[in-house]
Amino acid sequence: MIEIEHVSRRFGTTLAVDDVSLTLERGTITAVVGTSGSGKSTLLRMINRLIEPSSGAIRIAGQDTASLSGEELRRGIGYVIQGHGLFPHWTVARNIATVPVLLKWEKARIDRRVSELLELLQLDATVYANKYPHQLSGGQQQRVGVARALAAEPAVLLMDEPFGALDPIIRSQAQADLLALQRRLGVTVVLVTHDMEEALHLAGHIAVMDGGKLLQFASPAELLARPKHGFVERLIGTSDRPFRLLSLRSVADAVEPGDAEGRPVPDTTTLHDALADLLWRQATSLPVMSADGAIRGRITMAAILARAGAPAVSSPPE
Ligand SMILES: Nc1ncnc2c1ncn2[C@@H]1O[C@H](COP(=O)(O)OP(=O)(O)OP(=O)(O)O)[C@@H](O)[C@H]1O
Repeated sequence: MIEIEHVSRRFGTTLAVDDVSLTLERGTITAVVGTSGSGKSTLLRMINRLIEPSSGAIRIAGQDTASLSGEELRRGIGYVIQGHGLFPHWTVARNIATVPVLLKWEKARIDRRVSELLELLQLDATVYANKYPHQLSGGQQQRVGVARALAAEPAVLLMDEPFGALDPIIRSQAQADLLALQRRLGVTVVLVTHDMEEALHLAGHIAVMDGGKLLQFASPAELLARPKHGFVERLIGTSDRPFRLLSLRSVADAVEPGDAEGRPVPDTTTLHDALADLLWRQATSLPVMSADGAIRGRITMAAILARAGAPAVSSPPE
């Protein structure tokens, strides 16, 4: 768990982060979103003390980060930035080994860890271990950046616009990889992005910042349903709201008994993609299949549309 308590950071007369408090649960992905200059990166860098808070406290697993040296703290926290920050004159293997070398791990242990990480990030060690960063594509460099950040098995991974430089197809693959990796390792991820779509897709919780202040901290569904502030509403984009809401839920949530004609839709498909499929096929219902290929009912246009509207305001308790 990361507890951020009344944290502020001033640069001269600029209050880059203004009295922010929030608690990030262990093993979750939190996205920090906001426009340029809203204080996202400053907040992120205060977690690993690349920037020192002017006031307030940050605790990780109950320990005040100010009680460690910055260097010690950063060895336990992975950090990935846009452009990946790889050392250009070091091979992929040497780049990934950066923190284990600093921690003075034995060579055999380092070699093992590098191979493990290359495999985890789907980079063939025999091909990539001895290449230099400039010999890799942007997407491959990004994966090496993530491997390097994870090398010493950190409990926390900080990511600052990690997918910003990638083209849309590689970007969505990198996002899917991050989700899979996070589930597998259980690491606590804090991700800075200016892309609300990315935040809604990846994060369990979203912190919206503007002018250094935290405007709202909520789950994607909550943020879409009940934006607390006009700025949050604008950031979400009201015209896209029904589609974004549908992107958060899968066909499994709306499947109903009954038959339908046509090629079945996997129950893991998002309702957004199922709607597109129905529209494209000009159908009002389609069969739904589970992972084992069994037909488990159908998805109807009506069931999808019923889930695309503003949630009813809950009635006061009786
Ligand atoms: N080292 C610094 N010295 C002076 N001012 C700074 C420094 N770092 C950040 N700032 C200022 O603090 C404010 C917040 O900056 P920050 O980089 O945290 O914003 P951001 O939301 O991450 O922006 P972006 O999306 O453009 O990266 C800005 O007004 C910025 O100019």
